[in-house]
Amino acid sequence: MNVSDATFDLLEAEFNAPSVRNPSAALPNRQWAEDAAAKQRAGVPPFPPGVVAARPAFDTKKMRELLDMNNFELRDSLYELFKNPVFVPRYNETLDEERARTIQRWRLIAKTGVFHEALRIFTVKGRQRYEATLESVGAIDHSLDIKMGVHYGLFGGTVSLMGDDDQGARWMPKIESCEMLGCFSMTELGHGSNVKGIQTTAVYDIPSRTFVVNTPCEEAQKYWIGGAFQSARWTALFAQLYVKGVCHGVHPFLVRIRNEDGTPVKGVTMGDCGAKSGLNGVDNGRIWFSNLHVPLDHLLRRHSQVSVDGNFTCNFKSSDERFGASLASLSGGRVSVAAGSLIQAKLGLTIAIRYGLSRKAFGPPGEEETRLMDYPGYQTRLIPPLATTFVMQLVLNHLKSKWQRRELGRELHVWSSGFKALISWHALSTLQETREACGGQGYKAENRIAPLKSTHDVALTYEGDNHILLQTVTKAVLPEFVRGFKNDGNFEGHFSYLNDREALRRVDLSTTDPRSAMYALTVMRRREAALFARLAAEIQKKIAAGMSSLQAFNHSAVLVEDAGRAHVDLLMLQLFHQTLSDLKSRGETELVNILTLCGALHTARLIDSQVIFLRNGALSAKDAQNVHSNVQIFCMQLRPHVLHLVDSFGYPPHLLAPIAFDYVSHNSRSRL
Ligand SMILES: Cc1cc2nc3c(=O)[nH]c(=O)nc-3n(C[C@H](O)[C@H](O)[C@H](O)COP(=O)(O)OP(=O)(O)OC[C@H]3O[C@@H](n4cnc5c(N)ncnc54)[C@H](O)[C@@H]3O)c2cc1C
Repeated sequence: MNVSDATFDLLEAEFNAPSVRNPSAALPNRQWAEDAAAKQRAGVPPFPPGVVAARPAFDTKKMRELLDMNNFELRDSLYELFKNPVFVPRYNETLDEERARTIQRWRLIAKTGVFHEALRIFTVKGRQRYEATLESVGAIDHSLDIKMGVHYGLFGGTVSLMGDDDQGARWMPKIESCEMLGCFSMTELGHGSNVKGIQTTAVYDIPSRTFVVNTPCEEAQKYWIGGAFQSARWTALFAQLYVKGVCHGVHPFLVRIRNEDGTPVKGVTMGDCGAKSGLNGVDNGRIWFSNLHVPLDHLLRRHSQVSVDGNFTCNFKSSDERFGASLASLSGGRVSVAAGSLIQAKLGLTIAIRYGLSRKAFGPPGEEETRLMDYPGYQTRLIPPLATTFVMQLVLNHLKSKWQRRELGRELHVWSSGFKALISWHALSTLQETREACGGQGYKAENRIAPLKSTHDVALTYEGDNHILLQTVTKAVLPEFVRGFKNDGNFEGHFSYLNDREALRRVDLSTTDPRSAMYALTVMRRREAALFARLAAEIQKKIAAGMSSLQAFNHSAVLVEDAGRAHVDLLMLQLFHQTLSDLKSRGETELVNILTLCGALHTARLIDSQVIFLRNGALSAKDAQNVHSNVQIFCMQLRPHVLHLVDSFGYPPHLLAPIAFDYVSHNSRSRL
């Protein structure tokens, strides 16, 4: 099986919560899931009560395959595994219980052998298998996929991408089997977003051929490190590298922090970050270093090397370039966060839409009450986020493929930063809306949405704070715009649409099909072009007034973020329409029709919710009025398809919640 049983035996002894050892004891009432499964076995679709669904207008299986991309059988087999009582969601557990249960669940997943050679052998297939596993796990226990993602993805990913081939070959098999259990130590109490400012030092000591690692002040303690408080034996440590008195900037090291028996090694102190508002199955910790000696060959040396006698060499001309390359290789964390965010959104939408289809409230006197989903106001709360979720999933699939192919360039950095920000924000607002759309039931833990929301929340912060990520996007893209501007308005690459500004201006939106790529890309390009032009002018003005280019950029922060958002919205719609035309060329008319409607609603809602489009002349007030009406029209057109759309996410009943099925029977007195 290639899983280190010894590691998990030790961990289960350390993460000792006696109540966790008997998973069948005090199991919550799951009759609703068994009833739904029985219906399914009998060939009756487990629709919410009273819902008679028409034949779907598209093949839900094909749609699921389009969304999930690969490893369908693996995903289904993991969903089957989640029927095991160990995986049944529990709420209001103690910190010790949640942490112990996460370890217990991890062991069961690892024992299936899914991670065997998934990370070590750099094949696209291996990476797809790894990601499919994490995504499936994220549907049942977000703490677990984060805990595993920190070990395999952040720790393992750093060793494999920032270590050289020899280092990868030496350590990756042990990381896959969990023989070397690790964490990822970048953030410090004093520096999170500003990674370059971290203060932990690693000073090369020629006589001992070791790096001496120290935490020079309290602000330099490593903070929030997932797995550091209890489970990790090793860490991928980021520290300022000093050789012969010269600081060469932030570098990664493989560092042992605990002995195999779980005791800290000499020179390392660790503490708990304590209870969080979610993700309590992860033991986030703090780390202090005091004259810890790390062997020379534990510097992860793909990009920089230090010789025995203290000569520093680097594959890049500047430390900025090297730092950029290091961060690009960490894009995988952002890809995972974006994928995890959409899973939480899809679960919330599935549960709420199924509830909205069966729950009734008010109605004409003397007649049956009306289903919530038949109120236009209710539709405009749930159907736009559903449409956006489809658009974003298809867009994210482009990013996932790029990452799986290891195209580690600037584009990956921009896409992963921008998509992670917009997708995680979308998921949080969707979870809030779906929570409210289920009324009081939405607040009940067993109905999953409220706990999903609190565990998802931190996705806006870790793997890069969303606001900082949008700044990063603009920082990477602005020079391309300025180059074209300075080149007499001859633009290349992304901005080449500006070479025919007249054509962009000429498009008459009032006569353009609002579902077309032409409509969406015209509005998005007009906004992007206006914002980048204003930003470039503002920065130039500030520099002329005596500011440095960095100061000028920082003092234009609001515009910087607006421009980043405009760029990412446009990129997303370009990629989405690319998918649509691929599907068209494959003759997938049914999928194209329904997804075109999703894209139209996503675009209309996006434009309708932001005055910035009007402010920047992307459309006229009259066009804006049409957009507003279109939101309602597209919602009504999608209304008959919502059940099949959420069904195509592929979540079986036991991953959903009582309110997605027969919530009256579930709450009956006989089931007390
Ligand atoms: C649950 C959890 C798990 C984590 N796991 C890990 C882990 O395993 N390993 C690890 O290394 N780290 C981890 N982190 C740390 C995480 O990556 C950081 O919290 C994140 O990078 C943000 O840093 P910070 O908390 O210091 O916020 P700060 O950088 O202090 O930011 C605070 C606020 O200031 C704003 N801000 C900052 N700079 C600017 C600016 N220039 N302009 C405008 N606004 C600005 C930000 O937008 C943000 O809203 C984790 C964090 C959490 C909460």
